Amino acid sequence: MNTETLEASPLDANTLQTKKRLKLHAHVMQTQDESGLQYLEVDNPLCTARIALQGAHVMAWQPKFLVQPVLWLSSNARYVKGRSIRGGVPICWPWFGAHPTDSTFCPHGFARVIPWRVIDVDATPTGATRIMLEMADTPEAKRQLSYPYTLVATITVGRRLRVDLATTNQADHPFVISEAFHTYLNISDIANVKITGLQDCVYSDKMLKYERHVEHNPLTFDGEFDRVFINHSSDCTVHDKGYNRLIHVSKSGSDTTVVWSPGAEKSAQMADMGAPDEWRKMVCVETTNAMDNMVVINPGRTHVISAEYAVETL
Ligand SMILES: O=P(O)(O)OC[C@H]1O[C@@H](O)[C@H](O)[C@@H](O)[C@@H]1O
Repeated sequence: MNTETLEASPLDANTLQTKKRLKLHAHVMQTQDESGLQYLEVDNPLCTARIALQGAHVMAWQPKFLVQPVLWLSSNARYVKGRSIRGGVPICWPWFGAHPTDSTFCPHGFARVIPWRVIDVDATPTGATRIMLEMADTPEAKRQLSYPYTLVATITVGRRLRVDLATTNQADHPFVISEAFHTYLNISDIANVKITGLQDCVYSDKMLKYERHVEHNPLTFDGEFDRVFINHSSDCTVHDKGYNRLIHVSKSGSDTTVVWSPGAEKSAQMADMGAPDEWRKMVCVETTNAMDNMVVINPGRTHVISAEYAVETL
């Protein structure tokens, strides 16, 4: 289904304004909250999911065979225009972390706080729902990045969650980006998990002024943890002995993985991390291109970063 005219049509915009709900597809409803933020609510035979159009942000995804959600979403996340939602899958683009020269620019890039528009919704042969979104060309986006590009996210929700982000260079010169799917995974407790798949990899430790070390063991957590694994293009797995499940994170077009757990002290300083111990129920495994692995995109070329999440119950 092509919904390209949806937002341009005054009739459809008014319908959404009045009714706050608009059916886009057999399995997808578009809704709007009091502050005007819009969401896609997906309910298909395989899963339920919720996507905020601001940021093309997957807030929730839960396969129907699972009891516990796969993505963590803070209980006091802010749903405000121009602010990122704490939890789910924020998209960091076109830079990861702070902007290198201008501190007034959005940390982790502006893609997560700009509205996106629906360009297509359809069902896959396996019964999943595939949604294509394009980032809007707003004055704020232009202020922070003046050259021409297109940015399209394809989100597929079913038994698995897949997110693809395609950057096309429409300029007449190459440009460089960094990017991430800053995914918050829902875990039973930070003390119950280990992450495999990063052994023997070099990491830059943000907790140690970006010192570089080699990771020798599966990751476990006993305090704030903030590491950027360089030249890491393979998959990793979160083993959660509390929920008796594995979360497999596989990827392509990504050469960096970031793992982040804020710990008690940092969480307490953040206004949107929920109740005091809520941070213990999340770990971020971020499919990234950053630091040594920033991406150069030549004129007319498209670069795609993809991540897929699958849960195996034990
Ligand atoms: O608060 P933000 O901008 O969403 O960032 C959260 C965290 O994101 C992680 O990717 C970074 O490694 C951390 O250093 C940072 O604190």
